Order: sequence, then structure tokens, then C-alpha cells
Amino acid sequence: MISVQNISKTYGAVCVLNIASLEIPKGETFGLVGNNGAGKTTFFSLLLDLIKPSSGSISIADEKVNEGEKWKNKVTAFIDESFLIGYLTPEEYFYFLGELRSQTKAQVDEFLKQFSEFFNGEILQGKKYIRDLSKGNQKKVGIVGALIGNPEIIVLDEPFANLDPSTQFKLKKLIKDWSANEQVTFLISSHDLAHTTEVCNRIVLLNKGELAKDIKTTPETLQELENFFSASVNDNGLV
Ligand SMILES: Nc1ncnc2c1ncn2[C@@H]1O[C@H](COP(=O)(O)OP(=O)(O)OP(=O)(O)O)[C@@H](O)[C@H]1O
Repeated sequence: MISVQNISKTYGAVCVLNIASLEIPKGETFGLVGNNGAGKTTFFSLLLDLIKPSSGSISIADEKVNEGEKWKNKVTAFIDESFLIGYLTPEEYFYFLGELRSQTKAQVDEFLKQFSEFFNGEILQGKKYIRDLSKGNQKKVGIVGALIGNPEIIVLDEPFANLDPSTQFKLKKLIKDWSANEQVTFLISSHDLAHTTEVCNRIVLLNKGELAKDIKTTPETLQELENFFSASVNDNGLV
């Protein structure tokens, strides 16, 4: 479904991402982990054609994202608050996304009913603009916005960050429920190794822009990742 061929991104003399080959099949819940600056957001930005690659390409359903438009009907994303529209209320924003993805207002209203627990009574009918919501509630709006319109590929950059513990549990359940649909592919980056291993059936670890591990998730995966990151702390002499 997603195919990465020799992708690299260089700023000046510094190569921040370099992946020779990566295939992400339909239905996978793909977790991306790595330290700050490892290249996770760069990878997602290349996938969404937000930045241009220095070399190579990423294809979705056999179409290079920097050459075609059809992939845009399949993919939704919430990368950061720049995906939100601050002067809209959450409802206005959801209707706007719905219209973009061929959903009527009534369909969007019906769709939103399933998120009442996730929203915890703080998002809908509050008459607040998105800009005035807390960071965590803005994130909830962005995540649910990315689920509108039956997307085939959903890209979420650090969805657990800024969420309170209860909402993190609700989000894990939500991702698990959605990923049970084999037509839906999730790409999720996170610094939370426990959450990522719990919801993702595959984990790719980026280290300084390189693909360091590509693991099919098993009960041992969390330990393997923790060993990797704690070893790098020791290597750096930080402990
Ligand atoms: N426009 C830019 N100009 C120069 N360097 C950049 C630019 N954008 C990103 N970088 C660099 O690319 C590297 C990878 O950044 P990226 O945001 O992809 O990392 P990340 O894994 O998402 O990190 P984090 O976990 O901190 O969000 C970093 O060293 C960053 O400083």
C-alpha cells in the first residue's frame, strides 16, 4: 500500500532521513519510534508531500505522492496544530472536513456520536473556538478529524502526547477498535514505547535518520525497545 524507495532528506550537509526500502501493507498498524530528531516527523512530512525528498520517493497505491493527487482521497493525518483551524468551533471544523471528504452534516453528526466518551463532554456544543481549547482537547479534535470520511490510511504524529492518562487509555482502545478493520492502515509515531507496542502490530525504530529496527510486535518487543534506548543512554555516558 505504501512503498518507500531510497528516500532521503538533507538539510545543508546534514542528512536527517535515509531509508533504502520500506513496505507498509494495507491493514497494518505501523508504529514509528525514535529519539528527538530521529526523523519521524520528517518521514510523515515526506509521506504527506509536505516537504520534498532530496532523493527517492514514497508511493501510495503505486502513485508517487509528489507526482499525483489520487492518494489524497485515501489518506488523512493529524501531525500538529497547523492541521486545525483555530477560528472554527470543533463542530464547524468537523463539518468542514466532512464536506472535503463527501460527508453530509448529518453523517458527521452520526459519526461523532461514538466519540462522546473520548471527548469527555469538553469538545462538542461548548461553543468554544478550537484556538481556545486546551492543548489536549485540541489534540482530540485533530485525531477525530483525521478519522472522518472513511480514510484508508491514517497518519498520527505523537497522538498520545499532551493527553491525560484516562484519554490515553481511551485513545488506545479507539485505535485498537479502528485497526480491527483490515481496510484501515494506521501510521503512528510516539515516544511512549508501552502505548506503541500495545496498539501497533509492527514497530520501526529510527535512529539518527536510519532504520535501526523493524519488528513484528510480540510480547518481548517492549523490552527489546527499552534495551535499545537504555543502551544508547549508557553509550552516550549520560548515566
Ligand atoms: N527545516 C529544517 N531545517 C533544518 N533541519 C531540519 C528542518 N526540519 C527538520 N530538521 C531536522 O531534521 C531532524 C529530524 O527532525 P524530525 O522532526 O523529523 O525528528 P523527530 O523524530 O520527529 O523528532 P521529535 O521526536 O523531537 O519530534 C532534526 O535534526 C531536525 O532539526
